[in-house]
Amino acid sequence: MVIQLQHVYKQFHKKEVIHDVSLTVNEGEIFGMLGPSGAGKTTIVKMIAGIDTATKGEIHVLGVRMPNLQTMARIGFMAQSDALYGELTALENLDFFASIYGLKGKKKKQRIDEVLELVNLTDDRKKAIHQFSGGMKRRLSLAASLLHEPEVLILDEPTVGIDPLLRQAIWEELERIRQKGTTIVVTTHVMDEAEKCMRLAMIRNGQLIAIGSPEQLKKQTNALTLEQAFLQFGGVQA
Ligand SMILES: Nc1ncnc2c1ncn2[C@@H]1O[C@H](COP(=O)(O)OP(=O)(O)OP(=O)(O)O)[C@@H](O)[C@H]1O
Repeated sequence: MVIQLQHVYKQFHKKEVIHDVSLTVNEGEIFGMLGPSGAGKTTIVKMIAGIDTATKGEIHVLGVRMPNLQTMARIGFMAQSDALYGELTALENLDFFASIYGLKGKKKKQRIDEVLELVNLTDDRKKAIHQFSGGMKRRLSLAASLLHEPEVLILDEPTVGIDPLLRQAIWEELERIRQKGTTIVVTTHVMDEAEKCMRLAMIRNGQLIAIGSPEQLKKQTNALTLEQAFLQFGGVQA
């Protein structure tokens, strides 16, 4: 397994927001975290990425206890809000992030070209970010998270504010990345996206209420849709 959470808890100022979450993510999987706003999805993926620490319990990524700097270099993280520099062009933004990841010279240039191509922004690479649409910014953020060819890719609501066509394109891209051997964790509150995940954790009030493939989760609850299954497991409207 690539990711393992064992009895993980998280408190913010004595308020418990994650309660006893244990789960594993396997190599080459697209693993979804589904739950309504405020359920704790972002908090969980930040702890997996090593950006935040658990109050109690253990998280291992690629066999190493998190947080760990060396392991963080093997993880790509795409946050909910885009961390891009508006005054800089797409190319300059990627150049900046590539340098942070330690890429240099020819290899850096080649990798930037590859990720730009991947998210279909090659023709827009010389435009400043403040001229970009929301969807273009999301795609550029995805490109930035892929620069260092991470073994684990963590995406926090990657398709929020993105139109259905582009959303489809991003999911196709994720599938391609997965086939190359990358393990992907993605948070969502959109049911049709959850359907595309190989396995899914349903989160409510900081707790894991169910885990399994979309098919298994529906079967267990005799539900026709994931939404019905989520409600059956004790969830609220996502
Ligand atoms: N830095 C923080 N300080 C205090 N409380 C926090 C902090 N970060 C998150 N929380 C709280 O933790 C809970 C879980 O938040 P989280 O952002 O993980 O949920 P989420 O499922 O990702 O929601 P969304 O889909 O809206 O992003 C919320 O009640 C939130 O207010």
